[in-house]
Amino acid sequence: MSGAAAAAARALPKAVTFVTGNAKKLEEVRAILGSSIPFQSLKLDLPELQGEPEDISKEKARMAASQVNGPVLVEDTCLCFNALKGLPGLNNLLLAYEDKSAFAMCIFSLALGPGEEPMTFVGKTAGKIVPARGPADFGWDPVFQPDGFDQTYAEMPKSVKNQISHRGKALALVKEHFAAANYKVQNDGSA
Ligand SMILES: O=P(O)(O)OP(=O)(O)OP(=O)(O)OC[C@H]1O[C@@H](n2cnc3c(O)ncnc32)[C@H](O)[C@@H]1O
Ligand SMILES: [Mg+2]
Repeated sequence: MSGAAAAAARALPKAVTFVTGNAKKLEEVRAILGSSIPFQSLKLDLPELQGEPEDISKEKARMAASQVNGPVLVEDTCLCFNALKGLPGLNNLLLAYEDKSAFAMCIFSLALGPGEEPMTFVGKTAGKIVPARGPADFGWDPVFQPDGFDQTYAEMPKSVKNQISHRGKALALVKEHFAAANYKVQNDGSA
């Protein structure tokens, strides 16, 4: 690629902080990002907001960016049921419906700092709700079977889930954005 085609580097005061209180999410984000985007993680108690998923995510990013005083990435995930017109719901509620189709949706928001408008990145994976199969160590993984697979998220190897998951798809967009934006971290945040 020629130098002229590359985007001007935007300086970030420190490395991106991925804000989450969920250790399993963090594990997957680490596995998916590898060394592609350097980040640190931080558990912050942010309120669980109500509203449209993208708005909730952006608001979460704004709050996190002002608390961290630097660039942050936040993530929200839901399992949405088509029988409930895409609303997240409880698995038992679905017993009453014939339509067991669902989609897993993941929204990342990136705020480069306090007062900066967050950018959102959405990944969706379609599937269906099934009786639980596989290890029950991460949320609704045992009851979600993605289309085209005969295993639930919980039954499949992590590497397969990460390749096809809502989270994997959303993070692919985040990675693309980072590659195009060419951010440069001024200070690695270790101080
Ligand atoms: O601190 P944050 O990042 O907000 O973490 P959280 O645990 O509150 O996470 P969410 O609100 O985004 O997730 C809602 C629920 O969905 C579960 N969940 C999230 N991602 C999942 C995945 O990939 N597979 C199964 N369950 C998942 C998670 O454990 C929560 O119980
Ligand atoms: Mg949450």
